[in-house]
Amino acid sequence: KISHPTYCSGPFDVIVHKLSDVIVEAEHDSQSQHLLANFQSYVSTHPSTILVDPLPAMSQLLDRFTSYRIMNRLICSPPYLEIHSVDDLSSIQQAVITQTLSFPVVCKTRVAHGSLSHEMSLIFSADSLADIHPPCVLQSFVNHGAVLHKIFVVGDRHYCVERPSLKNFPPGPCDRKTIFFNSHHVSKPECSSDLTAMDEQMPHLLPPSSEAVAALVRELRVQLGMALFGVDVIINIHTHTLTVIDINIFPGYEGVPQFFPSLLAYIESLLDTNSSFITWLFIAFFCVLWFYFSVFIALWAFTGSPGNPALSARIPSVHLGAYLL
Ligand SMILES: Nc1ncnc2c1ncn2[C@@H]1O[C@H](COP(=O)(O)OP(=O)(O)OP(=O)(O)O)[C@@H](O)[C@H]1O
Ligand SMILES: O=P(O)(O)O[C@H]1[C@H](O)[C@@H](O)[C@H](OP(=O)(O)O)[C@@H](OP(=O)(O)O)[C@H]1O
Repeated sequence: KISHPTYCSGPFDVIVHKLSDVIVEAEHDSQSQHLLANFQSYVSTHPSTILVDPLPAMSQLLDRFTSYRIMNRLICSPPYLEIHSVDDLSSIQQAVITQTLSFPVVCKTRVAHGSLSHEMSLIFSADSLADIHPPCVLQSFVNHGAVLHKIFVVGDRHYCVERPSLKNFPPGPCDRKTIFFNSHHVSKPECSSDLTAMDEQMPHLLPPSSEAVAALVRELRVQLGMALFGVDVIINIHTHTLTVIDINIFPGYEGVPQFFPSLLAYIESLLDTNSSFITWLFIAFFCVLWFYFSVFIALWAFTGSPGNPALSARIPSVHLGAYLL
């Protein structure tokens, strides 16, 4: 526990953490700022300690403005709009049209972590945009047959788990009132809600192909620089396109019994890589040292040692220098 004064006693080979709470609270709370500063100073004074995952990589997912930019740049995700501050309704309505968002839209808080971040709304018309509370993002709702595919990543491995999800809604604006919901009431394994129960019989869509999921995970691992994260994927019922709606830091891995063995295997692989990297660093260091030593011996052999330029001393040294090189 990083609040404990002896946590720095280490040394640690690897630190696996979920400091999302602390990072978010450090925005406004001095105790969290202090904890985070302590932790960062430990990490920077122990460069050989491996951090899973690096703090800057995690921070980018704690802010939906940043994470949705990444999602939109790299992968297929629904059109979205950042709402920075309370603006007049007409300019928000205009921005929704300009960004080609389609109703209904889902409104999510800017901060992606903590209990408040799971409070969302489903907005059905331009007039109902008055219900939003900036800063937030608006994201086009994509009909997906009420099935969410959670992809849980643990280092080089990943696992897919099906979850309930919001049901289909008729596309286009309508005069329905805004629906306020908590994401954990619609997409946890045990959820049963009117919002997830399909009205009509929906043919079961095929899950995303394993090749597409593997390619998605590979790309995200490189781009995010993270090993422990979750990707929420839905399949658009009209286009059958794999669509990413959310990326989570170190999720719960519920429904993944292989989580702990996979985490241990990943940590072992990190330690192996680290120790062979250190071995190679030593070998490289001694090679460079050897090279300079040999050059020195060779030069010394040709020019003679200072104050003793006797030719007789040079000849054996030339041989020695050549041998060392
Ligand atoms: N663009 C969208 N189109 C369709 N459904 C969506 C969309 N965005 C969110 N949803 C629905 O809302 C739920 C919650 O969305 P999201 O995953 O963004 O919330 P969250 O609170 O970040 O979730 P998590 O618990 O994974 O952190 C999804 O599981 C899905 O049912
Ligand atoms: O602590 P916050 O920021 O609220 O993070 C949540 C993630 O956003 C969710 O994705 C996790 O749920 P899933 O494991 O169902 O994805 C959820 O898992 P949990 O319910 O097992 O804690 C949390 O990790």
